[in-house]
Amino acid sequence: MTSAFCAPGRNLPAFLSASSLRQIKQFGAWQSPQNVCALRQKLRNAAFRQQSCSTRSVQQKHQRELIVRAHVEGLDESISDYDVLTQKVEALAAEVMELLDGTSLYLVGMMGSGKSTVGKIVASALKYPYLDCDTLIEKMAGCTVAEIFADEGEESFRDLESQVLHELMPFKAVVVSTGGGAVTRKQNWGYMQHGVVVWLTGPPELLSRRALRDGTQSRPLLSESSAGSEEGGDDEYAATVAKLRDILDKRRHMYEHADLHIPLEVSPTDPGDCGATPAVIAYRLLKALSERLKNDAAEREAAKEFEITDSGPLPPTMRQMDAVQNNGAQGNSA
Ligand SMILES: Nc1ncnc2c1ncn2[C@@H]1O[C@H](COP(=O)(O)OP(=O)(O)OP(=O)(O)O)[C@@H](O)[C@H]1O
Ligand SMILES: O=C(O)C1=C[C@@H](O)[C@@H](O)[C@H](O)C1
Repeated sequence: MTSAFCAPGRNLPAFLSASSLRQIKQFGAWQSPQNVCALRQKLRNAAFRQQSCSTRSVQQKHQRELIVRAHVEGLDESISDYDVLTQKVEALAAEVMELLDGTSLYLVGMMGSGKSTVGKIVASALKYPYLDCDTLIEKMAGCTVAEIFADEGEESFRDLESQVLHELMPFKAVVVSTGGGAVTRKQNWGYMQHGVVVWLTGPPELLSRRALRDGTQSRPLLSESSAGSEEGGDDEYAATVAKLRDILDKRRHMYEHADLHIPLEVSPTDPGDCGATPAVIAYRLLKALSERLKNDAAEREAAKEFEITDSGPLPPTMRQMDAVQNNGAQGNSA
């Protein structure tokens, strides 16, 4: 299977179509045509830089293994488990690649759910380029997500997020890690529906432990909640759990629209401090994807059996049948 990126000139994104140009123009600071052109180029460069890095890495099996190894070893997984898991992930990925036939994957989920971490592993296993929405937004805007929130406000950030998702829509055979709030706009679902949408889902306690390990500065929606509490203290943990629970409660019904739901806990009875390892989550994701794609294929085959193959007379509708019966009844009584 060749990805869209392997064939120069094919499936190139329609960067900044008329509608996205309008969206960009809504940003006062960027209103001049020169700025709009510069932004257009920035986004294009950023997407292609990300794409070419991941394409290079996925083309070399050794390097690909290193990516997975780095994630697993970083979390103290034993090497022997890692080897078994890597083989399992690679075998599954080979099967899934055939079934996917170039369909993209969009990862959705709360902050700290591991969209970037797992996205990179899955992308490298599938030999798909990996793209990160938050990173693209930062490259396009020339500042961090936290700075956009502080200077322009959340709505402006959401506009940029929608714009990036819109621009990514024509990309085939990519893994996209979306921002945690991408699911909140209906239009974004329209952009993502060209791919399979996967929700990484875990409880707020697990997400909090992960987010606090990173520090909340880069996640503006969390840094508000933990402001004032002692770093690493119980208060900070409690405030972060409360904030994440609140956001999750509001978004859960949106995340639930995803095609696949992948649990992050170690097992149904054991959430684990930070959940299952990234490699295990990647395996679960590929397994669920493979089952779903096989199921869909079987349903399509079954549906074919019921297709009308010749152009014979159509069966009478209920109304026609009523008319025939009534006429018959009248005729009999006359
Ligand atoms: N399965 C895992 N087990 C333990 N830690 C993990 C796992 N997956 C990710 N992490 C860690 O959790 C933190 C958040 O992960 P990551 O940045 O991938 O999440 P994200 O969903 O992309 O978050 P955001 O939307 O906030 O950018 C990182 O420190 C990462 O190393
Ligand atoms: O959950 C969210 O709303 C966010 C998640 C991050 O990925 C960033 O997109 C941003 O911090 C907002």
